[in-house]
Amino acid sequence: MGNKPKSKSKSKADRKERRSAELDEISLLNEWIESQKPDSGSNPLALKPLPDNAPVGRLHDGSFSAYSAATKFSELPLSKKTMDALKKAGYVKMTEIQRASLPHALCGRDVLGAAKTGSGKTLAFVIPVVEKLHKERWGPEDGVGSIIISPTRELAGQLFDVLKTVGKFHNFSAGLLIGGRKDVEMEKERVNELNILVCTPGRLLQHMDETPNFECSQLQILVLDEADRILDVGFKKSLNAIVSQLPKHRQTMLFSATQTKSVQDLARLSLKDPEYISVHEKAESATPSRLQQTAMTVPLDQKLDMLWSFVKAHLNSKILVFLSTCKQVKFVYEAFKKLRPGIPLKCLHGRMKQERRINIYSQFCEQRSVLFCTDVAARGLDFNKAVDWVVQADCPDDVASYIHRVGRTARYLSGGRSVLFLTPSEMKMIDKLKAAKVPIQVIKVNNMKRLQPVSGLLSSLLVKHSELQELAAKAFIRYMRCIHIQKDKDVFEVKELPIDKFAASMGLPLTPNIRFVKKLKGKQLSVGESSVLELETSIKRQKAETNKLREENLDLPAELLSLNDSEDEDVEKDLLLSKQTENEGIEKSAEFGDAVLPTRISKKKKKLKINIHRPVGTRVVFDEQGNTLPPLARVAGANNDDDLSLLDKDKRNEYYKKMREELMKVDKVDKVLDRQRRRDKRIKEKVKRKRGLGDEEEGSDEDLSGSGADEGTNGRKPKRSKIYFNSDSDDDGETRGKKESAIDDSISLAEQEALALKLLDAMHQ
Ligand SMILES: Nc1ncnc2c1ncn2[C@@H]1O[C@H](COP(=O)(O)OP(=O)(O)OP(=O)(O)O)[C@@H](O)[C@H]1O
Repeated sequence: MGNKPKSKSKSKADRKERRSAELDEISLLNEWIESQKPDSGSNPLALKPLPDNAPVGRLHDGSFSAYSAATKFSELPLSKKTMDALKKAGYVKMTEIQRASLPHALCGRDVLGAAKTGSGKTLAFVIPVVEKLHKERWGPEDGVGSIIISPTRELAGQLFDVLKTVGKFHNFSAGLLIGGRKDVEMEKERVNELNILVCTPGRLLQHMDETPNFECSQLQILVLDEADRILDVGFKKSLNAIVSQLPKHRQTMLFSATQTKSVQDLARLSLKDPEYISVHEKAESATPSRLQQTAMTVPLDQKLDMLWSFVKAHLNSKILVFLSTCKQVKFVYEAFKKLRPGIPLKCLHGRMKQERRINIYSQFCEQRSVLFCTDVAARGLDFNKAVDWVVQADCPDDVASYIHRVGRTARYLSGGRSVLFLTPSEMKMIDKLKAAKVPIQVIKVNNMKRLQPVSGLLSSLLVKHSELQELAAKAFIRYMRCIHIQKDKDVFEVKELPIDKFAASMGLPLTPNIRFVKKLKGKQLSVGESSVLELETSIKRQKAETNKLREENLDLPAELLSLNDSEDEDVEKDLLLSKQTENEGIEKSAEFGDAVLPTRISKKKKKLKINIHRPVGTRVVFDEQGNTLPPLARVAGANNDDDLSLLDKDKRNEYYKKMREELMKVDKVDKVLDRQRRRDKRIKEKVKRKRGLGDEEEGSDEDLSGSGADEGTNGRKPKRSKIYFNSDSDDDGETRGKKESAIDDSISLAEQEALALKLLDAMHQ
């Protein structure tokens, strides 16, 4: 008891001592920063680096070392707490953007920083944030001292992790405020105690609007990561609303690999004489030098074949595949998953639940796998273990989007490769990329025989799984809309696309009708083979839809989300119209909810009466002379009355029934064969073990399905490996039993081959 007051006073004395040491450190740092400030507008990279082992900080003569010439973190005027954290994380030497921007940022200047993807921009703003609040001795009672805004939730999460690393030994409170989290009420209670907010614009605005007493009037630093994206039209409204609630007197930092140069943008943020730091402006290329970039022409109707072949040829890699819409991501992921390529597959898009998004993101960081994603993963993400390949299966909106997508590989000092698929009409994108200093090499696919066709397999899959058919139709419609509303008409043009062939390549039995507006700029558009397709959108609508579509993939404030819902309804309506035409009735419409149905359907019904049912194996049609015709030629040239027989619902149902029965038969045989194979394998292993060859046994289930087996000398994979593999590695804890039961859900190898042969035969007759 008697000791208690003593220890209390000791700890009080300790605290006092620590406090005074901290104050001394802060005053020394301030003196150092002030005395060696780099000239405004100067480029620290142009200075001669400090010699090795040169004294740092206060020198013998009372002056300070020149931190603007620093090449290592230890040469900067940083607090011991930050230095210790950087050391602990293994950061010693600075990257160019860090060298160029930190000296300016540490002395409180506004910074507009641009540097290639993966070049370390995050530390360039996180360090000044932490240091500023440290030097101001910011505490819980001071409220929000810094806000870091990111366009996507995943990126915000990543920035928050970096902040935790750098601020490890500091005492600030920091919070991650992103959409999709259920605990918003709890967040509201605590947000006023947070010193640093890492957030997406939508969630920040929600707190500004809804949280009682939420205020940032003391804000010291505002950071916009991926600034050009946040300043883009999609976030314009929310950003303006946010900025209007922030004090004008603050430090502001904007970073991106593709920086905005718009004076208007900067005016919106009230920057004060910002330092423009563009470290790679004079570099030969706008992309990382260790990145090998290729592009190839892939007709739209062969894209899935090419993608499938690519995945099958790179089973040992970590691959990021970009597609232009959520629906496509869903379709390609679901369809490929059922075909079990031999590598775990994952998908990531803006419409997924937040928890799942986070799981997928962290799983992809750890595993060799293929991640199909929208542009939600295009910016900023630094997947832990290097991504080997970035595949842009759909052309990016613009050059900036290309640069960010490929930037998910070849980060910091590592290498990486990327490939861009362009349809013949999109090849102009190459000129645009080259003009923007992107060293991309166009390659030809020499051996088309190596292409593994997947369309036939998809047709069979769609017959077997009706939900997949709906997904395919939605993906098709969404893709067409996406191309239609793209701004850059040099590159994106719907009328150049082989629409029917594309639908067929997705396994769709018929081409869905699309409720596009009739005229574009008052001109009637013909859309090739698809005479039923009408384009009705005006330029104004086009612009609005481009924005909506862009926003779809990102973390949006509520009012923008509702725009996207209406966009979704449009797709549902298109789909519904297709279904209706197909079914000659509206009995199926109930599936989509009453809200979507009304008047439009009855209005459109008459217009869109041509629609044939084109089930698997009947795509080839012949003219009177016995020549083959393209799929819809029959419809285009035929008398409607005759064709109505093709729409006979009973006939079609009968056909599907037959097809299903056939598949089930094949399935049964395949299961027996499969069981037999497994039994044989077990016997073989037993024999091996008995002979003492146990240690030469092959690996686990996962290994068997992986690429090791695939990269045999003749490129063929032992059949068994496909059978045991469950490509949806989302289910990590899956038991063997579950894996086996998943087989029933997919098409077996024997079946795939049989169907593929059947389809190929039919196609090449
Ligand atoms: N000084 C450093 N020393 C070692 N590694 C670093 C350093 N700075 C950054 N890195 C590492 O480099 C990688 C890329 O950094 P970061 O994510 O900040 O890049 P970026 O420039 O923001 O990229 P993007 O433009 O894609 O957002 C990260 O893994 C990070 O840990």
